[in-house]
Amino acid sequence: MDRTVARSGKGLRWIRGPTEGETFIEVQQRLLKEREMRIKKALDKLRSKRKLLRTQRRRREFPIISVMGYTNSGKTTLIQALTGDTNLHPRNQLFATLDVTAHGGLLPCRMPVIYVDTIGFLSQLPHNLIESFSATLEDVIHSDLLIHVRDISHPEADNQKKSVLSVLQNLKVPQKLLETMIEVHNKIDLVEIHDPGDTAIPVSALFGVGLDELKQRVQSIVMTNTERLIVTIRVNLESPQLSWLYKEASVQEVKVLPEDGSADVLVMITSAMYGKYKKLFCK
Ligand SMILES: Nc1nc2c(ncn2[C@@H]2O[C@H](COP(=O)(O)OP(=O)(O)OP(=O)(O)O)[C@@H](O)[C@H]2O)c(=O)[nH]1
Ligand SMILES: [Mg+2]
Repeated sequence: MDRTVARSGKGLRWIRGPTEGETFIEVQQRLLKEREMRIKKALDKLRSKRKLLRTQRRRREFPIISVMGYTNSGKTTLIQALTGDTNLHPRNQLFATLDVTAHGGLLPCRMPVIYVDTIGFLSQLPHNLIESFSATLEDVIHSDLLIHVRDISHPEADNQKKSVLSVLQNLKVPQKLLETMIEVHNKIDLVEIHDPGDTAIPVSALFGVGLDELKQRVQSIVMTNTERLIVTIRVNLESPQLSWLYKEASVQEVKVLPEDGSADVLVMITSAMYGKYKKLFCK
């Protein structure tokens, strides 16, 4: 059999030659098929890596907040304002953000969260790009909260909203996420009067207006969606209760009561962990 030695990244590899009755086109097709298989394998690997990252994030229990919306609406600017992350680069151009990135932030109760910056939506996206665009949003359905950022000063703001919502429907975003989605009306500094209605939050990400209200709303929905509670627990300082809470929950405040060797601990804790705590220490 005629064999050819080929160099690949990892060293030498044999490619079967065309001597077994294969025509030139058949050889080309076979090589293309092999290439397709390699790409498919790489994609599968990538997918399982993303899945692994997702489970790791889950295990660490950092709530994930996906910020999405039409291109140029101010998603990156808003995340920068919420997290203070200077590695973000908002720009006045379509598709300034071309990759999905994650940025750590703190909620008012000091809970760490991850804000995910996404690629902007665009109506009438060419057909062959729709799939790639949707693939970048695959992880959105695994978030704990969605923030929909709208440029309220844009003349097409209403149509943009419609197209964003229709993409979300196609992505099969869970109903609960759609129902709890926060609608942010951004760029209010550019409009003279604006009525945000009952549920939307008016902000100016660029000038830092309305961010406190937004953070409070984010916090309260994240707490509900991730089944977290804020409770005050009286602990006995001679038992390992306090160190357990420091390890398994997020301790906000400790008020020591010296007379009876105890403390009131204000803590944010998942319902599951609270159940565990009660089982361990409240017999
Ligand atoms: N006047 C004003 N401009 C804003 C505000 N928020 C963002 N911008 C500007 O809008 C432009 C787009 O902001 P980005 O944050 O890059 O928007 P994006 O939604 O991330 O855009 P893509 O990544 O392309 O989808 C930038 O020039 C920002 O400075 C705001 O509240 N007021
Ligand atoms: Mg962006």
